Amino acid sequence: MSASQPSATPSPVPPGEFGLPVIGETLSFFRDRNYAVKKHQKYGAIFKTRLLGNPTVFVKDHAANQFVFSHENQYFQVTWPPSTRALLGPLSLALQTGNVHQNRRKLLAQAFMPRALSGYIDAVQTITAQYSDRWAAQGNLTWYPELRNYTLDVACKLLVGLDQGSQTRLGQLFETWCEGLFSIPLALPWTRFGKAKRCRQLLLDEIEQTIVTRQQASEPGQDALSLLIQARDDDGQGLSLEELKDQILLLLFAGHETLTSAIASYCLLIAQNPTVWDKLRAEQAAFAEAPLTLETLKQMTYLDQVLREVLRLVPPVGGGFRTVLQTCELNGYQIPAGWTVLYEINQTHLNPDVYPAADTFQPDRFADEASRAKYSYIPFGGGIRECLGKEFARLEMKLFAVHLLRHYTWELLPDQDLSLVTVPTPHPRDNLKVRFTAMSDR
Ligand code: HEM
Repeated sequence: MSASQPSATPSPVPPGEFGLPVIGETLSFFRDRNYAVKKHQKYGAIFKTRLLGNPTVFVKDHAANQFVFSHENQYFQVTWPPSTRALLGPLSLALQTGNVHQNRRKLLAQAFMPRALSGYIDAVQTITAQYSDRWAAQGNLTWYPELRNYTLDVACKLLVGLDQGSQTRLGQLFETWCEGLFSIPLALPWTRFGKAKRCRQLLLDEIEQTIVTRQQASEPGQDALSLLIQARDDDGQGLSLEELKDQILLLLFAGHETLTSAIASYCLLIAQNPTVWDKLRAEQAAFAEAPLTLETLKQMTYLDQVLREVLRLVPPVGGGFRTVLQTCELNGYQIPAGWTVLYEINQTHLNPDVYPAADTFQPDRFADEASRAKYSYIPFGGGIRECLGKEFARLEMKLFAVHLLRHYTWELLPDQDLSLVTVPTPHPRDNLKVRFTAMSDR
């Protein structure tokens, strides 16, 4: 696919159907998990439809991804559904654009530098050990809701220093707030959006309390919040209280659903692929009781391949929406200003030319460095809006995986539906029922 500015003679717009007036094909898009596959089969690598009232072009190939990622703010600008925009708040990095976005991204990145990441390792290990002990004591369990609590506890501890966040008022408010993120933006007391909007205010009050207490404390603390309170840009400016609140809320959200989906997919896929599991255990044996540092984790190359393959086969984020700022051209088709583009992560990852037998789990495909084609492997997006927390996410996934590989095993319980629900993030329909055992007990 080639991508460029529009030519003198206008090209046609991409093939496809707009569907019903206003809502277009929104319902099929959300309900049919094979919607995009069927459309691509019919129209090829690029097609148009109408989603949430907007003409929308779907793209799924590396050249189109590259074009979208390299022209943020020129041809494209990030966009989110109205409910998400309202609940994230105007000062959230995910909604900021242009120079403000770049400046804020630099500030927030301080919480994800290697030194900061090293400082998070002990806390993740402690929480992982507490949860896995409990799971082993339970034996049979429905794992997905437990994994949600686990990732929320990790996020609360690492981001704002809060213990057992999932069991606190902040945790409860946060769950109701999350339920409204992708909803109809009608703010009535009984609608999902209305409840979430009320929770947003209460959550911001809770976060403000934590920030103010921290600002008055003699010790700055060991979490992301302490780094963000101290962070200054090139002009010596820090983040205001209002902005800190929105940014902390964004970080809590950005890491929670995505990481839960990723580790649940890992747990499912290795249980279904015992050979992979054996190889992972053999690699761990080579590291025996080596202390976990960024350096030792980096040396676990097979684990790295497995996690890459998990994120390829079941990417937690299916794609990203962009508003078209200026008419441009993709693969000989005109993309008019005002339309929306969706770069599709999941479909990009299923390209059989790049990934033979693309729908099978084969970590060895990542053994070769050259196989990691930049714009064909995009679980974290790309360009100037690439996931800010990707190293944090990789670290948490690795620490979780290593602890469980060394001490535990699990098997899938019979009679459950393992097909994936895809909204808001992929997870098994019956929430992943397993028998979980400590290895010394076997
Ligand atoms: C496996 C886990 C994760 C996946 C798959 C993931 C995926 C993504 C993707 C695809 C984007 C780009 C969206 C777009 O192009 O519109 C993104 C953005 C972002 N992610 Fe993640 N993410 C993960 C974990 C995290 C974590 C742990 C954090 C922070 C604690 C985080 C923070 C962010 C932020 C702040 C952005 C917005 C960046 C910007 O607009 O400049 N993510 N993520």
